[in-house]
Amino acid sequence: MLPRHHEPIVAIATAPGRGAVGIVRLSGQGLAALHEPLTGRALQPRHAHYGPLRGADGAALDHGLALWFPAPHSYTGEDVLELHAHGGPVVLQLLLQRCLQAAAEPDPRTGRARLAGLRLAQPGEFTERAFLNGKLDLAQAEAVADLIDASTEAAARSAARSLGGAFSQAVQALRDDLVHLRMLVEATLDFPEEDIDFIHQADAAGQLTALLRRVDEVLARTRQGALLREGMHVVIAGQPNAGKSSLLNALAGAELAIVTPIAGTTRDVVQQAIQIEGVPLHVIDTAGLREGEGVDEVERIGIARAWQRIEGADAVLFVHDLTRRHDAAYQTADAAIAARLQKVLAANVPVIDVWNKADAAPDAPACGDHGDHGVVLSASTGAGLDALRQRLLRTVGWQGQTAEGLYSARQRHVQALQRVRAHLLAAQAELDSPAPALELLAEELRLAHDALGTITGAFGADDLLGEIFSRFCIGK
Ligand SMILES: Nc1nc2c(c(=O)[nH]1)N(C=O)[C@@H](CNc1ccc(C(=O)N[C@@H](CCC(=O)O)C(=O)O)cc1)CN2
Repeated sequence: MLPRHHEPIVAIATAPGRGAVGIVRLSGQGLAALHEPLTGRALQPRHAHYGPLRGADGAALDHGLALWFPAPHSYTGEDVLELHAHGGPVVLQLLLQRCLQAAAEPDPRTGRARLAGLRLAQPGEFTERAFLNGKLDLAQAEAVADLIDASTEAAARSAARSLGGAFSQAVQALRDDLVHLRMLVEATLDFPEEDIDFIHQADAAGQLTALLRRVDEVLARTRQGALLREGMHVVIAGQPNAGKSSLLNALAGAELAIVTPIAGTTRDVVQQAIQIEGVPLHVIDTAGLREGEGVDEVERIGIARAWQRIEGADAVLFVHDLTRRHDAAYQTADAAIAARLQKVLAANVPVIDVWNKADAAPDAPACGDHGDHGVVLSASTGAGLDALRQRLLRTVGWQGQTAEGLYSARQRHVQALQRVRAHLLAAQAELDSPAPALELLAEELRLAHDALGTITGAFGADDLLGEIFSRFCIGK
């Protein structure tokens, strides 16, 4: 029996529903046996043939194009056969079934099945094969999914750059430098007489410092790429009537980029996808936070949910009502919220103080960014909103590059690079110590190398592959 990833597979490659054109795609070994039953002819490699796409009785199910990509010159690196039909769900289903049937039929000459074991493809299986056959590395394969899922132009352009290898090349360059350093250390280990001197002569410390600097550069760009792909969860919090919802509407409305307003299970949490300069943000409005008398059961649930959302936030906008700035009870309640925010949020989750209703408070400071004091604005007139947008972009780590210089990336890649960095720092500490242990140094470099390898898939686990490819759509 063939291993699973060598079995021939088939799927409808185009989106479900009606379309002008629909494609049934097959990949695997020995697909040439299906040319004749499906198209009535032998197909020339890499040519588009127009003609009938045939059913079991030889009659045309449709008239369309057949494309034949013999291995290894195909998307998957295996034989690939594509049938381009009209894009109706029924005709595509018939063609798909016909492929399975033609494969199972006995070949008139041998009496055996034309193509044993043809089965429906799992989600992502074509791209997984492209990876397994070395057509794409793992970061490129992930970029295929990111390109399909991209929700902004900037996200699509950066995914296309990753697919083209921009991110993989950056990782590869780090790998080459690391391999060089490892060779140096391993060589020294092999010739103990020369020992530390050799490392000194070759300036291993200098090379390591330079490598760390380049890792930091790639890490910064990778964070940007992950941000473009995944967006940030920004939670708007504050007391009731501070103007949280109008702030959400102002942020969303001005951009006119509302994707879907998703109401929470109750009316308590509202989320909108917005973009600022092409950076996707998930802005979440929550129920007003308050405690004590007069809080009924429904409100209590809303408040509990608000705190849950706050705990999962990447950044918090803490909204204050400027018109109640001199109200002692209001200030006390704000201080209590601030204290709790500090308790529930990790130290690296930024809280931006937003002073709202500047238009209605006679003694309000000027609208705009006041640094550590926060941002003063009016959600109803829009004054100060741009300052908040810029502040948000800076807070989430956006450095304002154009999409041209960016590649898409994922949290997985950011975490891998952070591990690389941690091992290189450990190696550096070892090298700087009075009596460096070369074995430990070598081991840290090896671990850094492994971590880097998980990005492109040169080093990795099967469950990681399953996790990545199972999230693709069928036929991809
Ligand atoms: N009809 C169709 N359109 C498609 C795809 C497809 O599979 N079928 N793709 C995918 O889903 C994307 C294109 N990806 C592809 C990648 C490589 C090859 C290919 O034939 N590669 C050969 C030859 C390269 C060459 O001539 O330079 C090779 O790698 O050896 C084809 C499509 C987008 N459009």
